[in-house]
Amino acid sequence: MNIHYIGENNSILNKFVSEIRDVKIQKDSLRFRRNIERIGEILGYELSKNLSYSGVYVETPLGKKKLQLSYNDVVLCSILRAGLPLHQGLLNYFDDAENAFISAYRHHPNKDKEFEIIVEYFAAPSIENKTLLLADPMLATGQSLAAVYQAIKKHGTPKEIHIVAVIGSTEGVEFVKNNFPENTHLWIAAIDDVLNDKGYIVPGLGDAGDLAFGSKL
Ligand SMILES: O=P(O)(O)OC[C@H]1O[C@H](OP(=O)(O)OP(=O)(O)O)[C@H](O)[C@@H]1O
Ligand SMILES: O=c1cc[nH]c(=O)[nH]1
Ligand SMILES: [Mg+2]
Repeated sequence: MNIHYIGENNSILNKFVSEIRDVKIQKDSLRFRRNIERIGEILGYELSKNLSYSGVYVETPLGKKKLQLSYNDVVLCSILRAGLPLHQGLLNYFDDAENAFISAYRHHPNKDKEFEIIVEYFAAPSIENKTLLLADPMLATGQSLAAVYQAIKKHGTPKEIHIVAVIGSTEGVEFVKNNFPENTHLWIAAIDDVLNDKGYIVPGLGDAGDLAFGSKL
């Protein structure tokens, strides 16, 4: 897997990451969602540099100009719920992408810290031989992404996969690396070292889905 740790270099990206982490700022859910969206826009811009381009003539009112434009068939797939603001950020730039949505949640069968990932809802166009962008802001254990990939691949084989995440754990990134094809790209804003015994990233930001949309039962 090719890991693109975009927050490693200084840029305005890290202002948005600091605001979604900050307990004083993150409680403003409108700002939280918008910051995730802005991060999606930046990561989308970075990954666009990795797509395939060809020369296309564009006609202006005064003449013609040859421009390099990407020609990938992009399918943008997000993991519900926390993936939604990230999806919007990517869609702001990949506005002609096809869209897919998949659900993944942690099920605790014994009411302890052990959990399994349940994937239920999947609504998608054909992904066969297309460029699949898989968006989820949090990459904690990596189990949601791995379970989602197992479900998606029953519906076809994408030409390439670009995972877009905001904050990951070192352990989760390693898990994803071992559970996705080698030519997968990971575009990520931040990687934290610690994963606690509940599978939360530390310091991370807390619960991304709840911060974006409120707590659930
Ligand atoms: O890497 P993992 O250990 O699998 O954890 C990451 C998952 O946790 C979060 O979703 P969550 O289950 O909180 O659902 P939500 O989006 O509905 O809040 C996040 O959006 C990922 O999908
Ligand atoms: O740290 C984490 C782990 C899973 N889901 C989140 O929203 N945050
Ligand atoms: Mg989820």
